[in-house]
Amino acid sequence: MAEVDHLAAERATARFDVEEMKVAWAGSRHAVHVADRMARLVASDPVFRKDNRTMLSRKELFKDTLRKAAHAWKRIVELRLTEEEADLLRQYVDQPGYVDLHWGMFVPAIKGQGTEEQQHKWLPLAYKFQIIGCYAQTELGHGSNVQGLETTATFDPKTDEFVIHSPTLTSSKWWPGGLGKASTHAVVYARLITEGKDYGIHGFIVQLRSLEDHSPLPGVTLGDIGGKFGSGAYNSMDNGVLRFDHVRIPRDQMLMRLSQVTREGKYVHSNVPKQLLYGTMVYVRQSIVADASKALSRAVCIAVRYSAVRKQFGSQDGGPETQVLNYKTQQSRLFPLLASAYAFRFVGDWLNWLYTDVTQKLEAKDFSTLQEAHACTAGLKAVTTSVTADAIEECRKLCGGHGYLNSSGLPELFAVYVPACTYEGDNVVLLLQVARILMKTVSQLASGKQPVGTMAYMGKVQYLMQCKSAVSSAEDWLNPDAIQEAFEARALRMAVNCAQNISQAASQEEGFYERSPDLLEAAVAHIQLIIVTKFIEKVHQEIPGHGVKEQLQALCNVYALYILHKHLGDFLATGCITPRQGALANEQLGKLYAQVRPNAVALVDAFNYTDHYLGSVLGRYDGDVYPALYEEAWKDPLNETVVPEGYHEYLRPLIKQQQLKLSRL
Ligand SMILES: CCCCCCCC/C=C\CCCCCCCCCCC/C=C/C(=O)SCCNC(=O)CCNC(=O)[C@H](O)C(C)(C)COP(=O)(O)OP(=O)(O)OC[C@H]1O[C@@H](n2cnc3c(N)ncnc32)[C@H](O)[C@@H]1OP(=O)(O)O
Ligand SMILES: Cc1cc2nc3c(=O)[nH]c(=O)nc-3n(C[C@H](O)[C@H](O)[C@H](O)COP(=O)(O)OP(=O)(O)OC[C@H]3O[C@@H](n4cnc5c(N)ncnc54)[C@H](O)[C@@H]3O)c2cc1C
Repeated sequence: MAEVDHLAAERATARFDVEEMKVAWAGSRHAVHVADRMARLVASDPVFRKDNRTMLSRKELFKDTLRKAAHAWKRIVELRLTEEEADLLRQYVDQPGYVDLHWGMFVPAIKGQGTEEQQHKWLPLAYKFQIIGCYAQTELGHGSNVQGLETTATFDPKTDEFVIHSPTLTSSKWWPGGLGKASTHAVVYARLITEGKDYGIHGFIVQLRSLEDHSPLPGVTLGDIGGKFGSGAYNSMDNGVLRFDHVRIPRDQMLMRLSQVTREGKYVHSNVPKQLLYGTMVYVRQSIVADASKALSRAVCIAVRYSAVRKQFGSQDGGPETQVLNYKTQQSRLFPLLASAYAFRFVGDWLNWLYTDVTQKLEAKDFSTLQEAHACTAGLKAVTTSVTADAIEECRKLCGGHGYLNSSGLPELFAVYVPACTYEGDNVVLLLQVARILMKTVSQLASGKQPVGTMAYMGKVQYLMQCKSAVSSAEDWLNPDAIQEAFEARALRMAVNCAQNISQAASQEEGFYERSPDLLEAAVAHIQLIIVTKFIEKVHQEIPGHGVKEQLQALCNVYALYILHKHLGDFLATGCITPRQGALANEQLGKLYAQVRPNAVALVDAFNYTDHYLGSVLGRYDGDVYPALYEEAWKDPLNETVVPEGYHEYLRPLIKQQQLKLSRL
């Protein structure tokens, strides 16, 4: 706790129990407690220091990442941390590195696609870090189009081996995190060829480096693909390039849970959907949604606290200036982002539940919810990451000039976060997947097939295509049914419009191609409906703590009405609401901002972030921003000397030359 609390007055105006809001945010009292313990463990350990990160060279930064990962592992083992605790500790270390891919993709790929025997062999090695793994799917020539990958795995029945080969430059693996310098093994995705036939993409466990001296194995060419956007940020990760020259692996290193190659070279496909091969991506997409709320809430926490500290204008007669948080424009830019952080948090929890449920059904050979899992993970990943990336940049602007300093934490947060819009599926490509499923669902309505899960609302097509909103006052927009109906009608009408337009094209495929910009918008509308619905459902639950439910209710309304206001064109064009009702929604939004204002600082305190994790002089808990900014400036390497290096070579001669010229005049 800070000695001087410059934000004490702000905290005193909160109309709810912050400790209970922490529980609502974290999910349970236990979750608050564990997160708190792990955050403090990291913050108090000098090895995990990160305030100098943006000033390190790439090599120093990479070594620092290796050091932190090794130290984290040492602490995990020494303290006998549980999986939950270890995962949190890794998050609070807050530096992308090979361990993310080892735990986040290599291990899940083996779990999801390996047979029991394969899991038995490989997982214990991975769990103890006797091997380090990555996920090598993307190639120089293809990322989005997984079926277009070129690396080959040709079965040789003479030796009972697969020959892994990179036939072209574009088949070089390119991007996998942890591949460049750290990994000893990879799950490599390659075209399986046996008995002269190409059976498409399959996963293989391939050793890349010696376990003795880390040198690449014969036939393997490896390296880092080079510096990336921003200072610090994702440059701690060794995204890599990998080429194979006829590298041989035993047949049993093909991941054989979904399909097998026999000793004789026969290809056998188990009776399961082939899309299960994409299971690791589905798993990571759902975890990315949960991560979006973390990144967004960090940025919002910094911007809210700083906006409460920062004063500008408003005093002609020597009185106090206005806190920038009191400007209505600041509120209308910032509070929707605060509400979005909460919205993403709750939809992330729901998605995690859905993922677990689908996984259990898959274990029981029930594949009926696979499409729902794909649509929800792909769509929510796309919408939450795009919004979060834009929001971090908006928070930087909300912090004025100081937001542009590395010490604000925002430039690095943006740089580290923004590739989330691309990795694990480019957001446009993923939204088009959602649109395809929407079109399929619309086309099945005529045959009477009842849509299920998050598409169930489409079953009310007769009603939703012609309903008119009953809203007649600003307060009417506080009714969740009014919001739900408007969002459902907008999403359905946009999807049906697209389907009608596509049906007029020469072919379904051509229509889909021509109408893809509209399809993207329809997919976004559907996903926004899911987020709004899950927020409304959350608020309907019993939520303990004085004023907590009321605050969440207000944030839920802010989120929904902000989306309505921002996409008013959609709502009007599809005739779901009238211009007058749109104006009433905006009026209500203004009232809600006024309601959020006294609670704003406490609402970001509820995220329970340590100053170490926030990594921002502007977002400090105590609000003592100016001395911290001043002190931080002097730490820059440029300030190590009063007269800069280069003065004698470049500045002095220049100045002297000009002086000479002037003296001659
Ligand atoms: C310090 C100490 C450490 C201590 C340790 C503590 C413990 C830590 C523990 C855990 C850590 C967790 C951390 C997690 C975070 C991870 C970090 C993330 C870092 C980022 C790394 C990035 C990785 C990557 O980017 S990997 C590469 C990703 N690539 C992609 O996403 C490619 C995108 N493309 C595709 O997915 C596909 O190509 C496609 C879907 C676009 C098209 O596929 P295609 O086969 O061509 O299919 P299509 O014809 O369109 O459709 C055919 C039918 O298939 C359906 N379908 C498609 N996809 C799926 C699917 N996934 N699931 C189900 N169904 C699918 C589609 O709808 C069609 O159906 P239809 O019915 O036939 O119409
Ligand atoms: C930081 C980072 C980490 C990564 N880590 C890994 C990793 O660990 N392992 C791994 O295997 N990969 C990894 N990747 C690769 C990542 O998964 C791919 O970059 C991603 O899937 C996008 O594919 P792409 O690069 O081929 O983009 P492209 O598909 O080439 O995209 C280029 C443009 O084309 C558009 N486009 C493409 N297809 C269509 C379409 N059908 N319709 C309309 N528009 C389209 C896209 O919207 C985009 O605007 C990583 C990437 C990054 C940036």
